[in-house]
Amino acid sequence: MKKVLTIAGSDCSGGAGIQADLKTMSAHGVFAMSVIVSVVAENTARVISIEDISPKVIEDQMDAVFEDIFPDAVKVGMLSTPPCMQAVARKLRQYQPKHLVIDPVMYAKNGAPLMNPDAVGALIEYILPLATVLTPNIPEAECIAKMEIHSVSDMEEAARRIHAMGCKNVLVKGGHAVGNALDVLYDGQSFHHFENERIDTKNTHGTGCTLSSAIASNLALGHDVVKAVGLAKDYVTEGIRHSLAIGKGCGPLNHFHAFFSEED
Ligand SMILES: Nc1ncnc2c1ncn2[C@@H]1O[C@H](COP(=O)(O)OP(=O)(O)O)[C@@H](O)[C@H]1O
Ligand SMILES: Cc1ncc(COP(=O)(O)O)c(N)n1
Repeated sequence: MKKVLTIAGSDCSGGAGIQADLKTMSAHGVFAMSVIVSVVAENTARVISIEDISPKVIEDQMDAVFEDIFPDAVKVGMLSTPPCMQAVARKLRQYQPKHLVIDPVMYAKNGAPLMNPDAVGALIEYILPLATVLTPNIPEAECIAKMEIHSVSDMEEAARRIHAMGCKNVLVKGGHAVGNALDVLYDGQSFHHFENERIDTKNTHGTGCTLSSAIASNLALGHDVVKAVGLAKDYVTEGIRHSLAIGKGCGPLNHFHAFFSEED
């Protein structure tokens, strides 16, 4: 069995973060492991508080996983402060996992900040260059590339600028745009467009977490980057199509719609 690790924040309401990652990985038939970087008291509507795990315990968790069950791929999600980023980067440099998908999470769907705004420089310096695939959404790509994005060609220009900062592949996600849900992948040479229909729903809590975990799972399963992203995109689209209208805000994706529906 392939093994995949998520290094991210905990969403106690189960729709995003570590919990979305573990559900996505399990649905892909890989063995899922987790390193918790922050405990976020959040739900579909709001973020109440955030408590970071100490850098030492982040590093201890990474040692515990890597010395025993070396993952075939790793996904990194929410990293709230430079000390968390440095701890994660130090251990990733030490263990050198083969595939590393990094989702540079900055805000929750309800607008609450999940990354300290002063930490963008540390994200670019310590974390971004480690990525096999970096998956910013449009606001995150704007912040990292330091430009506004209003069109698909702007998404491509942002991908070019971010690629030049050192990651192997950049996927600028178009969930925050209008029209079809179009994501742009750049590998330093050419662009691939992944375009699926936009589903008209507010229940998109956890889409970015799910996409990056699905990409990491597909890389662990042996797919190349283009195939891994294409399969992951289709997985997210179906998760949104069957998303659950539960909670008071943006409901979560459905990872098990083939077996269970909202009525169950
Ligand atoms: N309403 C939607 N219908 C279909 N796909 C969507 C929808 N919203 C987001 N997506 C897709 O979900 C993935 C996550 O995108 P996005 O919402 O941009 O990221 P994030 O969750 O990090 O903000 C992307 O593949 C995007 O195209
Ligand atoms: C702990 C945690 N990590 C990430 C997100 C972003 O989720 P999304 O996938 O909706 O962008 C979140 N709301 N909470």
